[in-house]
This record gives sequence, structure tokens and C-alpha cells, in this order.
Amino acid sequence: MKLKFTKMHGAGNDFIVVDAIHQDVSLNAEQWRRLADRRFGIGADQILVVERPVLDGCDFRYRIFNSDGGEVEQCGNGARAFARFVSDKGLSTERSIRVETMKGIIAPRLEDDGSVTVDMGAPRLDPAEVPFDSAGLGGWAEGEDTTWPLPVGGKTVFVSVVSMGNPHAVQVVDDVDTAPVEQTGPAIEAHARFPQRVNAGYMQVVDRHHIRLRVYERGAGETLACGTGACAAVVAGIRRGLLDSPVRVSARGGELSIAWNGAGQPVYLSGPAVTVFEGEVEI
Ligand SMILES: N[C@@H](CCC[C@H](N)C(=O)O)C(=O)O
Repeated sequence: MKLKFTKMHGAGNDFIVVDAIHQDVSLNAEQWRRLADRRFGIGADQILVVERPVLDGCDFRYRIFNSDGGEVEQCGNGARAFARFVSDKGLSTERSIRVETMKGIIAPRLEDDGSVTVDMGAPRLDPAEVPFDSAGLGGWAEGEDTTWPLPVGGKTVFVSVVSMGNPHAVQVVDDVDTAPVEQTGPAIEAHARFPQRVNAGYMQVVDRHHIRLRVYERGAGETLACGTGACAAVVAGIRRGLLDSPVRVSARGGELSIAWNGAGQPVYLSGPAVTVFEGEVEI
């Protein structure tokens, strides 16, 4: 079977985007994994699938597969690539669209300067919703900032847990360049307190409106940028009293911008969405 695809990236977080409205795309986890493989396939951190919506009031349905083949709830950089793709392909003529995901509706908007801003919805802060198993670690109350101790590699790190539809554990580090991302990322991702695994963020606060960030992504390893990771880090930083909105997020692959007005409010993620090439692959 031949599959038409577009290779895209958002701040270096790279994607294979496929139109499942005009071609049959019913692949299994092994086939997604093969497509994402950087040596035996096209190569990507995630695969994004454009489908017709199921819910009333939405323009599209957006499905996301990590490079390990697993389907996940949300992808922020991917949401920008998704909006650029449906516009470039003439699947939508609107500048703002409503997109159904596994965990709620998001709303990307194409900006005049070529960037894309996405209303990612409100973060969920209750550990049970992340999900994070806080048994035996004390209580949690809405409006209170809590960091949780996590034993990792013989040390204890303190993480904020945030759901942007997908789970994040964010820790503050002195310097992202020397942070032990490769060493501790896999252990945090698979930590028993996160029953659905987790994306592990390492945030360096530069000033109240600027952070540097690296993310060891669930199901993909360290990526050059993570959109939901940037949202989660800024939410955690604001709740910890370290940051004020808006916040510039410097990732290894580029710059993102995050705005958030506090609990119950949506998080806005802005940044680039770039097409690299198009092709057809035998799968
Ligand atoms: N790169 C993404 C997040 C993709 C999903 C993540 N790895 C997960 O498993 O939750 C982003 O830009 O948000």
C-alpha cells in the first residue's frame, strides 16, 4: 500500500503528517513505528493523522502517534503543523479551526507573520487527572502549588505534575545544558507513580519571562522541542511563583511563546510550523 505524506516540523520537533480524509490510513503500531524510524523509515518524533471530525462543531479530528507506535492524547507543536497542513492542502480556508483530539478540543489560528497560535485548553492540575499516584505523599488542594518528591537514580527530584491532555513532570534545573536528561529521562518516563508514563521536562529559569527547556518525551525520547512540555513548564513555573505570563521558551530546536492567565484559563502556545518535503511511501 502506498501512503502520501508531508514531512513537517515545529521548532525542530518533527512530524509525518498524513491526510486520512482522502486516502485509507489504517495502520498498526508496528507500521507507525517503521514510518517514524530514522534509518528504516521516513523519520519523525510523531505521526499526525488528519481525519473528519466526529464531534459537532469541530472541523477536523487529530490523532497522534509517538515514534514508538503508541497513540497519545495531545501534541502542541503538532497542532501548529496540523493547522498549516490543512490550510496548505486546501482542506480548510479558515484562519481559525476547531480540532477534536483524544482529550478535548483545541483551536489553532494562523497568524499573519506565518506562525501559528493554539488555544490548548486549560491545564489539569489535580494529580489524579495527570495521572500521578500521590498515595502516601500528602494531600493536594486546588490553588495550592505542590511539588512531589520522586526517587530517581539514587536521588530525589521534585516535580510539578501537569496534564495538557497528556502527562508532564517538570523539574527546575540550574542549567539545561548540564541537566541529566539522557540519564534520568527514561527513569522518570517509566516511574511507577505515573501509570500512563510521563513526559519529563527540565526547565531553567532565565528571568520571569524567559525559560530554557529540554523535554525527554514519552514514547519518543528527547526531542528538539515539545509544545505541551513548554505549556506544562510555564504553568508549573507560574504556579511556583517563578514566572509571569507571557513566557518565551527557548528549546534546542527553536523558540516558542506561552501565555496563561491562571487556573481554569486556557494556555496559548505560539511558534513556527514548517513544511520540509512531501512524498509517497510503500508501507
Ligand atoms: N511533541 C509533542 C508531544 C507529543 C506526545 C508526547 N510524547 C506524549 O507521549 O504525551 C508536543 O509538541 O506537545
